[in-house]
Amino acid sequence: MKRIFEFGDSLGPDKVVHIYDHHSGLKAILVVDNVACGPAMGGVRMAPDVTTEEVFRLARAMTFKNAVANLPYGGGKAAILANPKVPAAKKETLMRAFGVAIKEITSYIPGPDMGTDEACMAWVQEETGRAIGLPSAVGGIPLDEIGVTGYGLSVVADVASEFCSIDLSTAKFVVQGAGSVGLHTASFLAARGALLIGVTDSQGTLFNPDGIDIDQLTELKRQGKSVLDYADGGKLSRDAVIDIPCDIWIPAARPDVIDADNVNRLKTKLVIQGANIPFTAKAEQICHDRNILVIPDFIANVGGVICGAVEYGGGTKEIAFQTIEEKIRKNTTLMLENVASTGKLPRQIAIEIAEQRIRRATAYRSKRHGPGLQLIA
Ligand SMILES: NC(=O)c1ccc[n+]([C@@H]2O[C@H](COP(=O)([O-])OP(=O)(O)OC[C@H]3O[C@@H](n4cnc5c(N)ncnc54)[C@H](O)[C@@H]3O)[C@@H](O)[C@H]2O)c1
Repeated sequence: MKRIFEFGDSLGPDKVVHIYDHHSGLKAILVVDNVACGPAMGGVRMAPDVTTEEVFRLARAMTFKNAVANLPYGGGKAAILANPKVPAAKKETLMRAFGVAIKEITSYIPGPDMGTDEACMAWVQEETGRAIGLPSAVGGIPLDEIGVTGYGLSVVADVASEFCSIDLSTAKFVVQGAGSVGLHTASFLAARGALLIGVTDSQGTLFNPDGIDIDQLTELKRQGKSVLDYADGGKLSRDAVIDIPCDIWIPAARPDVIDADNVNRLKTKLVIQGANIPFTAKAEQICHDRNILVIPDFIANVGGVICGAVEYGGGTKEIAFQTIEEKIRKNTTLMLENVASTGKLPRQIAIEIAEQRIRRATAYRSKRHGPGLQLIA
């Protein structure tokens, strides 16, 4: 318990709530980190082993992500301590119990995260009246289907390529992770003329210097096959994706895939982070020293959360794409101009932009605070 009180700093958390419901068996943690810019928006993760400290760190990441995207929302995160593969009826019971428990905590707007999906959000929304990432049948925008996060990464590529002398219409790129983010990013980049020459999934790497057909690859993945089942091209080990020379390298799989030990194998000019924290801090510093431009996750992969904000405001998918284009173009340009004039790390500049926006909003907020820790049983 003592550690919970050690998280606090000048930004938050605003609330740490531990939930236990005897009837449903629900055990959950909610951290509302900062609400200066608006109610805290962030996902509900379902996993058996998440700690309060992790939920706090994820909530803080949402505070920065929402602020840097200039959304009228703060940051929060929740975790339901359960196996995400529980039978559907049990999952519904847990999600609804969670909804009932957080109904009065109106400073938190839940969304999907690892282990929860749009059906989970529909159940929570029915109990609370608020949630993002809903099924389209109840007013949601199907963000993974239309690829908003990948679209955002392609806008980043368009802006950042000018800062590192890449011609996007002839650029060669490599994607680590042939999932929702990776494949949609590949299609949107191909639509701008760039050529996909390497792609990996958990089975291995596909490499073809003449280019890989993204529609064919997407169809293979839809059928549950691996990138290694693609007919043309070389088949390499999973980690060989790091060694492929290219103009743009896109991590879109797992955290911490590039660290101080393997970062020097990268032969690229630009990295656009689709996954969350795919590089360690040391690896980002080494890239900076080697003149490889790294666009940090919370600048590059905000398409999903912007789409959620548009959905929450009753907007359409067309408005979502337009808002993503406008916000990501503006924020990436602002960050890169600051990087060019100060020589600081892109991530450091992005954090400074987020903190400045939060502090400006804080100036308009009352200094009165509610209890920071609640136990609901
Ligand atoms: N979906 C979104 O809108 C969104 C938004 C922001 C951030 N993210 C982050 O982006 C990442 C990818 O998300 P997604 O929705 O595309 O997931 P996904 O599950 O659809 O795809 C992940 C892909 O990575 C591959 N993979 C897994 N481990 C690997 C490894 N060690 N090496 C290479 N490939 C590996 C998998 O085979 C799969 O092809 C995650 O870190 C997620 O948190 C996603």
